Amino acid sequence: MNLTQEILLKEGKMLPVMEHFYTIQGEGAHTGKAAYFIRLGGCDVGCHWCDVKESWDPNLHPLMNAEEIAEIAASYCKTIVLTGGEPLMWNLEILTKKLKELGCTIHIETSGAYEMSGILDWITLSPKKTGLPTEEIYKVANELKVIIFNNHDFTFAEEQAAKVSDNCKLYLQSEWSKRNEMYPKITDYILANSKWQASVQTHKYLNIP
Ligand SMILES: C[S@@+](CC[C@H](N)C(=O)[O-])C[C@H]1O[C@@H](n2cnc3c(N)ncnc32)[C@H](O)[C@@H]1O
Ligand SMILES: Nc1nc2[nH]cc(C(=O)O)c2c(=O)[nH]1
Ligand code: SF4
Ligand SMILES: [Mg+2]
Repeated sequence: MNLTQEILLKEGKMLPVMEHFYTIQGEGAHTGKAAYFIRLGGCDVGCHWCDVKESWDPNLHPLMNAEEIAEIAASYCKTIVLTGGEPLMWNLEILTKKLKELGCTIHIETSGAYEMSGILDWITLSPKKTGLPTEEIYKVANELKVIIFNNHDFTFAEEQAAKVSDNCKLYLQSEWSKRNEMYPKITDYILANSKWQASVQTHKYLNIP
């Protein structure tokens, strides 16, 4: 990456876009809702079970003009999901300002490991032990979505739930490859601890992006 590109990235004028697509939100509180997804490249949180490892290296993804990607997204749908990779690695000011001008509601899927930027209407915080969220994002997260890969993740989920606001929705989602083992445990856990809800990666059953 050359110096000019680094400056444009820092200003948020350009962003590394891995892919962008119109689909149905598969996870969490907005499951089932049509949404336009913008997947930004770059993540160094390092979840060994990550289902988009191709996103990790930002240099593999073309830089796009933030206002142009906003215009494309808003032409499909007014519900936008920013994801990645780790979208908060980037300056989201220009992208989200343009999306708001175009009448969009902006959702973000994030580990919360980086400082927040931009205008965000719905924050899905999916905390990771390998890169804990910043203190600021716990206060404003709308949903906490903890991935259950092993039994200790239930303990981690409670520790994380203690840090979010009272009106933050609480979800347990099995790591995909462990779903046959973990959803029975998640079910038992929710029946005993009804502040939690189950989240399932429904798009993987529907065979949609
Ligand atoms: C690919 S991540 C991108 C956004 C951000 N880096 C994050 O982790 O929240 C999108 C969502 O997928 C979840 N996820 C990733 N790999 C998964 C897997 N193998 N099984 C279940 N959920 C997974 C993440 O926890 C996150 O909630
Ligand atoms: N349909 C669909 N819903 C999703 N919800 C969160 C996703 C993500 O990768 O951030 C995702 C995704 O990749 N596809
Ligand atoms: S934080 Fe998100 S994108 Fe990064 S490795 Fe973990 S699941 Fe994948
Ligand atoms: Mg996904």
